[in-house]
Amino acid sequence: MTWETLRAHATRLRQQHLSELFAQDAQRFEQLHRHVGPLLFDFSKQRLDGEALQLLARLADERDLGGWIERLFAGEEVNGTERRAAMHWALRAPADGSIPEPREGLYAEVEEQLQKMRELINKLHSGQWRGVTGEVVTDVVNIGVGGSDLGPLMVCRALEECDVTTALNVHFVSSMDGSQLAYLLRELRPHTTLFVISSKSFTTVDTLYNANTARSWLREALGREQSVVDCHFLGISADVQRMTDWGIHEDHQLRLWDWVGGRFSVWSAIGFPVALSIGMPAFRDFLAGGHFMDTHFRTAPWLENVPVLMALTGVWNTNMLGINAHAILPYDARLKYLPSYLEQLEMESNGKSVTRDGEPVEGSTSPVIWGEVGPNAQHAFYQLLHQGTQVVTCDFIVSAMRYHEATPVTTTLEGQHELALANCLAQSRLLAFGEAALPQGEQMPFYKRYKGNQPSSTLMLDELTPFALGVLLAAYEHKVFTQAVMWQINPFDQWGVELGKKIALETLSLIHQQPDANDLSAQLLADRNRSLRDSMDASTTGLIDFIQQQRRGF
Ligand SMILES: O=P(O)(O)OC[C@H]1O[C@H](O)[C@H](O)[C@@H](O)[C@@H]1O
Repeated sequence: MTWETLRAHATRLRQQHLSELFAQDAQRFEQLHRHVGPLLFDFSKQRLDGEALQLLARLADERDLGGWIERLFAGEEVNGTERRAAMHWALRAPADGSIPEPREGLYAEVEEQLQKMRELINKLHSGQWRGVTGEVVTDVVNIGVGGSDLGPLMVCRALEECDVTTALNVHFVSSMDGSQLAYLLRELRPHTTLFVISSKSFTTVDTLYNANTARSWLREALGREQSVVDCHFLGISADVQRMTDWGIHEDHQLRLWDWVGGRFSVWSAIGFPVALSIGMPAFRDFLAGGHFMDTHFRTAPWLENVPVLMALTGVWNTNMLGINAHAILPYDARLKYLPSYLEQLEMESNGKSVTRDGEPVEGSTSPVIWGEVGPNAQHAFYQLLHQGTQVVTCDFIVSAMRYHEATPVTTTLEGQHELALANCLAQSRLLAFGEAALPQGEQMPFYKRYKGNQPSSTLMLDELTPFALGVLLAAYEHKVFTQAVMWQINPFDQWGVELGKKIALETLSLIHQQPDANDLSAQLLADRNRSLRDSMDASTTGLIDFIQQQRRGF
């Protein structure tokens, strides 16, 4: 019912340009921005009005958002298909009872891992962690993919200015084709390198292949003794047994739990590279920022609640205005990896077409999300945003202050920050108002015309600190959860990525074409591959044939 009323309201509102909405209401910014902690959320450049917001809030009630938030924070099985809770919030909850423990001992388990992290990090910072030949570890390589890479990589880069390590370099390797690793191994010395194998499941082939290559590289240089693996590997996983089976020493294992989703795991031991780079106290500030947003999300009324408003404006854009593309545009190169992080968070969570009950969803769910550092994107795809045929919504992300540290070039750097701020504001303004942003009466030839009316939100932090980043990321997490409630889908599973992995393994046996270690005889292998081939389409077999021809001639 409210859904239909919203659609009818959207049809009326669609006739109005953003410049008209602003002209009608001098208080529009006052009414359509919220400021919580270090985050200002300006959604006045969204194509909605007070009535739309009221209706969206009513829809949130109809979809039982309040009940779902309670279930989330009570540790209930909100992830139905995997029969799991989703308690990433517990990783950042203080043990002071501000959020009651869903079960006794939960916070103590979390704290135990934080303490173990602290000890391992102290050993690395103080130079006590030695390689097998007694040399001090100087390089730490995080091997992981998806949530075990994107979160730590993004936060490490975002908070690089808080880096407390002087004698340690932190690297990231994710791609299964081995190119990142091959490049790094040319630069690194085995004697002084520690690999962190980061995989919630410890079954992800991308990570295990990279880990095996790293182990072979170490063994070739340092010998085959178990002590080589003991000294040069640290494991992070929810599957302790698999870490042990792979050979990771018990003292060098950190754990998380099945109730932490991969894309929500940067707050757990998966955040080890972050804590290593910025130090444990700053990592705790990051957690505190996440908790600050949890409290806000649990307690603020819908129309004062930043993640809920982020979600509702998204639902409005997607379902009522029919906009299916959303750009993430940080005006701060420290947030270079935020777009890829949010691509996983949003699209892997809410890229679903079936409700929790197995029914087709009512309309569209997650839009296509992509992004880039805003100022660089201006020189790449803003042409499409300004003059193309697609309607695209944007999140502009920027911090008001930067460059406090006095350095010889502080003044010029401050000037660069002002330039970035000016561009951020100018672009969202031009996208919203088009030519109406120009001085009255200026006439443009057709190729210089800007139609505007592209909706955007601006998320402005006071400055990019560990705490503020925690606030921002938790806001996006809860936005995703709220949207899932509105769309009646489960945001915490990702079955859509499973089948491809299985088919890839079958395809590998056709490309590899050699008896494996479990020793299938040549005849059995040929028979199996023939029947596999017969089950495949002509394109795939044609491409495999081409690969084989090329390799034979090599
Ligand atoms: O941490 P892992 O178990 O290795 O998983 C790494 C990634 O792989 C999977 O394919 C999932 O789609 C991701 O959600 C996950 O973050």
